[in-house]
Amino acid sequence: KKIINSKIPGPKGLPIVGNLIELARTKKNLHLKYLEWFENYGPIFKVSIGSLETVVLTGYPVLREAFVDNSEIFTSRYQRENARSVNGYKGLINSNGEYHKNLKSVVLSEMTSTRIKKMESHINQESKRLCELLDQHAKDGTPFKMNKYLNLFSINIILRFLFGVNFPYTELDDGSTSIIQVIQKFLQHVSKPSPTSYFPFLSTFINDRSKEFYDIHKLLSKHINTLIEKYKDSKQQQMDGATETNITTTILDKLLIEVENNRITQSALISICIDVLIAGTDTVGQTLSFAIVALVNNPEIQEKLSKNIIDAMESVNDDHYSFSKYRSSIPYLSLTVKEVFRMYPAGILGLPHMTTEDCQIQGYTIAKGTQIIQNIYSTHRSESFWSNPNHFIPERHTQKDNNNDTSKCVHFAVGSRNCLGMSLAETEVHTAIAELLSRFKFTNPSTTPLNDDGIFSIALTCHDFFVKIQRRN
Ligand code: HEM
Repeated sequence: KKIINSKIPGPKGLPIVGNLIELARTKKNLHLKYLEWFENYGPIFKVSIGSLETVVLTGYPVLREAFVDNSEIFTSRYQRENARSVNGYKGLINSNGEYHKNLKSVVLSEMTSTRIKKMESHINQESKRLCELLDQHAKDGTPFKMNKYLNLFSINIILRFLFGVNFPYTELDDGSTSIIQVIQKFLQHVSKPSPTSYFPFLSTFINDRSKEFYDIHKLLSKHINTLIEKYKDSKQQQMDGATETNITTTILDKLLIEVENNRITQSALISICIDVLIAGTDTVGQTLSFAIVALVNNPEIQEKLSKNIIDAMESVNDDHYSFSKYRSSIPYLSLTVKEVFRMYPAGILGLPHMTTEDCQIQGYTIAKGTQIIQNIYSTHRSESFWSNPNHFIPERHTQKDNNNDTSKCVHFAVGSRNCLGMSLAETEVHTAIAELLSRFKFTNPSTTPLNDDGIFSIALTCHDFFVKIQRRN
């Protein structure tokens, strides 16, 4: 692999450890290091750590060449050694081949825009609940930490989509708050670098997942198992005395059929649910946090957006926003959401892929078995692709000049292995921003702008931030 990849440019590393030391120094800023390396070495560069060869691709043209034009070679997931012990590569995120193809199409059949339209009432109800929770803060007028509300919002929507459950407030406080804590702890563990990823031979001697990791995974699996059992009971009650027309289906119904037909095991079912929860909660929660931070730091954009939303809703006497009704009638909302996705792409470096054949990209040969990273952050933040990339300018997405072409946004990644939850994510983000901005004015209680530097993790993470809110009506 090293010989075949040797022509690809990249930072020079030390013998054996390669670029490990430089990468370890970047700590929470790996995305910024990749931006620097992209500026130095171009759209295709190579990073080595131990025996792990990684090729990083930046910018839509090269991502397209790899993940669309050569999709067969680039679709597979890179399977880290330590993921084997967790789910034997039978989850949705880590599996490959026909098994993954079947799983993805099963889950996607419940995530199409038509299905999401049917489930939209859940998203709308959840947004109303979010606003009711925030009303308390508007009444008392003191600054409060906003992040956790947005995380609660996204986790509840995924739980509704997966299990069709509707958590009352009390359960939200006891049950799902603890599941949120478990998910967040799990995310912290999953995103920790592990020696066996870089030196796979070490896996014969050590298990680099800590005991705490396995404990937290066990706890999360237990939560999910309980939800699945509760779901089966409530489904049985729903079926007793139901007519064909009022039986609703969820992702879980479809997955249970796969279990019945022995296409997936019970433990794979739990892994798949964990994968959807992990992929769908933090991404949306963090995106919404960054959206509020950007709107607080740019009050004139916040006012313009709020006015656009209120005017559109008042013109038809609506109290609440719904995505299917307003998706094309509030252009400034769409532009603002696009700009949030551009500036703060939650799936910061995508999920690692692997080449299954030697191939040529941009004239360079990439060896079979190389880990491939989609450098989403740099694709959205480099001056090579955008003018003033670090400024929040929704209007840029109306222009089609070379410097601001929206088709260059790759926040849901490129190719057939891209984000499975994109329609849901779009609907959630539009709905939450519209509901919040139609009701509240968000201000910064401090004189320094809110920190919008993302922290590198599996999802680009927003620093905790405090805001003051005021009712608009
Ligand atoms: C702001 C919201 C979101 C962003 C920016 C985002 C971004 C991404 C990215 C960049 C990938 C990697 C794709 C690749 O490897 O090529 C991904 C994969 C994935 N996403 Fe999302 N995502 C979001 C929300 C969601 C939601 C709401 C769900 C689920 C309900 C979800 C489920 C998944 C799954 C299951 C995968 C793995 C797909 C596969 O391996 O085939 N995502 N997402």
